[in-house]
Amino acid sequence: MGADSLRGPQPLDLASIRRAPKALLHDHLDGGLRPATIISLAEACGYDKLPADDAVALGTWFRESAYSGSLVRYLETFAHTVAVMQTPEGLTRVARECVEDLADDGVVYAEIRFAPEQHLEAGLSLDEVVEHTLAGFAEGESAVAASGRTIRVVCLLTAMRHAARSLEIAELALRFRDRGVVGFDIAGAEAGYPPSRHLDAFEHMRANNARFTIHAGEAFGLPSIHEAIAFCGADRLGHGVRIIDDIDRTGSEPTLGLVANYVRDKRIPLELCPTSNVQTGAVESLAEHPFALLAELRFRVTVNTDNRLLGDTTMSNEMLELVTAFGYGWSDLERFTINAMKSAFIPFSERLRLIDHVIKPGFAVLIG
Ligand SMILES: O=c1[nH]cnc2c1ncn2[C@@H]1O[C@H](CO)[C@@H](O)[C@H]1O
Ligand SMILES: [Zn+2]
Repeated sequence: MGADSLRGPQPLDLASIRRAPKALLHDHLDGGLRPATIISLAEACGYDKLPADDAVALGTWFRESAYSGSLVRYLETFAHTVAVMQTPEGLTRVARECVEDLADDGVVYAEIRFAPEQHLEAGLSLDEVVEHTLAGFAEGESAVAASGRTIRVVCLLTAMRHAARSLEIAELALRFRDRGVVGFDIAGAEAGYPPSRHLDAFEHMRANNARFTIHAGEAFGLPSIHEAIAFCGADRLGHGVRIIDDIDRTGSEPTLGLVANYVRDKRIPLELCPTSNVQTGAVESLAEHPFALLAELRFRVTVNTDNRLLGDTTMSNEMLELVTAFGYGWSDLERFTINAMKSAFIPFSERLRLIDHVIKPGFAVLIG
């Protein structure tokens, strides 16, 4: 491509969106494996329950199973990814490849989450699980740097909401806060497991000046969001898409209820994951995703992948889906990216540096 073809506005297609510097806040390490890696790790560790034995068929199996219309069924597919992430080699390889795949897609900043308590089956300790994973992120960052690009990847530790280890996981996150763990989260089936069950973990994070997000308002509605912000003090909402239930759209202008107003007034970031929301049945279709209304009402919306393997997706693809559904332009994509970077859990000065020196200049080239 000659230099001239890079002048002026670039077409809003997948190739150009891949070149945009993107920030990703909500991506599960155990939901983003390469199918070929699952097969190779399964062979290495003797896991014989994979539903397919070639990479293409396995990828298809994940995508089709994830289009289940139910969060609980969607989550069942993780049995196969978690099974091959029990050893130092498995954890490190998956983490390294995650960084490489994100960098290839033009992601410049990512917060990757996973639940250490699910990786103890082969005898690793919680601390060892985190160490091997962080080692993989570091390897990935070095490999990307060696190829002349840069990406910053940090980690969030997730506790499973049906289990009872959240305080322990919050403590684990704090032990690693100087080594790349920047926050805490809870995930898993939402109905029946309200955030307030884990109040002691969130209080421990707050008492230690540490940040956390909560999966809330995905499979279950507004009460979950209310608890997450009013009782638990979440800094961000994982999904949060059901905030739409507190917006009355029957009149000529949308009217916000108390919870929706609070979320918007306090600029609480929404980690929206379009494809995942369709797969779990949180929304009917991409075209009906509340993203557009929430963005128009100036909620702090961010674009995320949730689980790249399950959604057969990437950050660029999620953005392209929104462009196709809602007609967004480059300045919208830049705004969503800056929203994400402003909402990141790394220190303020580092967020600003990425916004001013990486994101804005990167989008300026594309905007033309
Ligand atoms: O969209 C989601 N909603 C709730 N839980 C999820 C979602 N995606 C993944 N996990 C859960 O988080 C664990 C740690 O990464 C995964 O093992 C999965 O059970
Ligand atoms: Zn998630």
